[in-house]
Amino acid sequence: MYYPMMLKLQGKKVIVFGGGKVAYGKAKGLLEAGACVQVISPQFDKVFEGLHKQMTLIEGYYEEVLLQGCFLVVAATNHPNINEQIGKACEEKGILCNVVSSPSLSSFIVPSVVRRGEFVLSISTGGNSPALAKHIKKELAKRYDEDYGAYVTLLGEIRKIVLAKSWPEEKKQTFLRELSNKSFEECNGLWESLKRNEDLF
Ligand SMILES: C[C@@]1(CC(=O)O)c2cc3[nH]c(cc4nc(cc5[nH]c(cc(n2)[C@H]1CCC(=O)O)[C@@](C)(CC(=O)O)[C@@H]5CCC(=O)O)C(CC(=O)O)=C4CCC(=O)O)c(CCC(=O)O)c3CC(=O)O
Ligand SMILES: NC(=O)C1=CN([C@@H]2O[C@H](COP(=O)(O)OP(=O)(O)OC[C@H]3O[C@@H](n4cnc5c(N)ncnc54)[C@H](O)[C@@H]3O)[C@@H](O)[C@H]2O)C=CC1
Repeated sequence: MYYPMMLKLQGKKVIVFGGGKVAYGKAKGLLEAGACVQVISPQFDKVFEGLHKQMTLIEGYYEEVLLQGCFLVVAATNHPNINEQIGKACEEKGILCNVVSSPSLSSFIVPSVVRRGEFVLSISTGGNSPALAKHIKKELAKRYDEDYGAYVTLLGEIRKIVLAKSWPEEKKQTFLRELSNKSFEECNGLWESLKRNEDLF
């Protein structure tokens, strides 16, 4: 059984080995999280075109020495034996590693993700059916549209104001629980009132 978590990658050095579509998917997700992404591969798929500014694309092959200073690695070459070598070297060095061809050699696996700003839905089947994870992601992406990012940011703003108030703790908790049932419009109204320091009760 895997432990789900949200990992801070801002500014961390990560390397993706391989330049195919699978490597691209992982590199894009890592970039969105603010990691310093290096992709190392003898060849790059055309999906990498124009990405030089956002990530470092290096023409080359996997070598153990390249792992130095890495926080996290993705082994996404089309050679399972090379991916295996990368996984084992990372394990010895205590580096987090996702081996795309072998969940058993990975220290973590990657879920299917719907991202709406800070609001994130991630779906995992524990490697049993990545295709099912993708299918459910598509369903959830329709249900939780782009507006959810702004809605969640607003909830965060309101929460900050409420937590800074000198209300009794119980009143704050009740307020924040009830807030999660309110629409975007209702929250906007509440936010305006809170900013004006109006008495809401
Ligand atoms: C264990 C895991 C390791 C990891 O990669 O982290 C893994 C492993 C493998 N995937 C394989 C195949 C496919 N993977 C996909 C798609 C995705 N795979 C992803 C994650 C994961 N895949 C992790 C577990 C996720 C979970 O918890 O369920 C997603 C969710 C996220 C992402 O890749 O970022 C992404 C959806 C992206 C999206 O949401 O859009 C499709 C469908 C498609 O491409 O349309 C297929 C073909 C159909 C099928 O096989 O189901 C193979 C066989 C390869 C071969 O044939 O050699 C292996 C190796 C093995 O199983 O041993
Ligand atoms: N986890 C997942 O979601 C999925 C995993 N897979 C696995 O991922 C592997 C890669 O899939 P694709 O990206 O479609 O393959 P691909 O063949 O398009 O890309 C492989 C890349 O690895 C590079 N490469 C080869 N040797 C290398 C080395 N020594 N060092 C660095 N890079 C090297 C190649 O130049 C190429 O750019 C598949 O072989 C399969 O095992 C496949 C589908 C989904």
